[in-house]
Amino acid sequence: MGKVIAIFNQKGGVGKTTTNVNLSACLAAKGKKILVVDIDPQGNTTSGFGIDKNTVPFSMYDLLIDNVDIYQCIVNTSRENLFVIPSSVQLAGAEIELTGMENREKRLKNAIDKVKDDYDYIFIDCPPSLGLLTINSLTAVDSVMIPIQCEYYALEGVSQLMNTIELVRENLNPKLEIQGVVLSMFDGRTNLSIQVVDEVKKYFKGNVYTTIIPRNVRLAEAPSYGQSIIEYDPKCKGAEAYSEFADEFLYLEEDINEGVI
Ligand SMILES: Nc1ncnc2c1ncn2[C@@H]1O[C@H](COP(=O)(O)OP(=O)(O)OP(=O)(O)O)[C@@H](O)[C@H]1O
Repeated sequence: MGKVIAIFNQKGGVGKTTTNVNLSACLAAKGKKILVVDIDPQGNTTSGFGIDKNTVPFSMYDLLIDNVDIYQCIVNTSRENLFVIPSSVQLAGAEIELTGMENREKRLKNAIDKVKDDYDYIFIDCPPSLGLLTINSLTAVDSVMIPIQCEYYALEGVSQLMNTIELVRENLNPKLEIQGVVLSMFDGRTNLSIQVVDEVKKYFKGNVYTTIIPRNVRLAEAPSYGQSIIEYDPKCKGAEAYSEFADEFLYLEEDINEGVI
């Protein structure tokens, strides 16, 4: 059975999209069948895979608001094992439209449940907010992966984030788990980055991945070419880090499946 994971932190610019695009691409290259769901109206994950969100026949908006069948919304990225449900500009209005709809928190879950068994992993790129699009995502998933940027105020908003997860557990998705915390944009030349790693590890105890994603300019460049980092520059430090991260992710998943964790 496939596992559904939200990549979530309501703080903006912490590396959610970068992690989603590159972890998904690395896992697909390692033979896992991946569906990436872009529920962020900014649509950066969609364009990060080179998909033009203005020309796709159906998008996340159509799925959530117009009940278009999920199978019709899935786009083949032309990369082996990698599929995307694209975002679109209309999605920004969906937050308001959802408010008056029946089953408004469960519309994504109801759709995703239909395709869950077709993939090894489904990753949802959440917007940097705590509105209904995020609530739909947290309701649809088995677990939450939290990227945290190694910068000032890294832990700012984290208690609010944990409260949101707890509220969703209590009201909508009792089995929601923390998949793990991934530290991003690490700069080993600064004490600040090193301090943030310590603080985050203390706060989240055993839940932080060992692999740390460095600040690497190639990671910032790749999206403008519509490529993941393993296509754009497979030998750069960013590509090495995401490939290692994918290995660690899979290793821990095996332990979870075998009941070790
Ligand atoms: N490891 C990295 N090294 C260098 N630049 C990075 C790295 N990770 C992300 N970036 C850049 O930082 C910016 C923010 O990253 P990203 O879009 O992944 O964050 P986000 O959390 O998805 O943002 P938003 O909250 O707006 O959706 C982007 O310009 C991205 O290219």
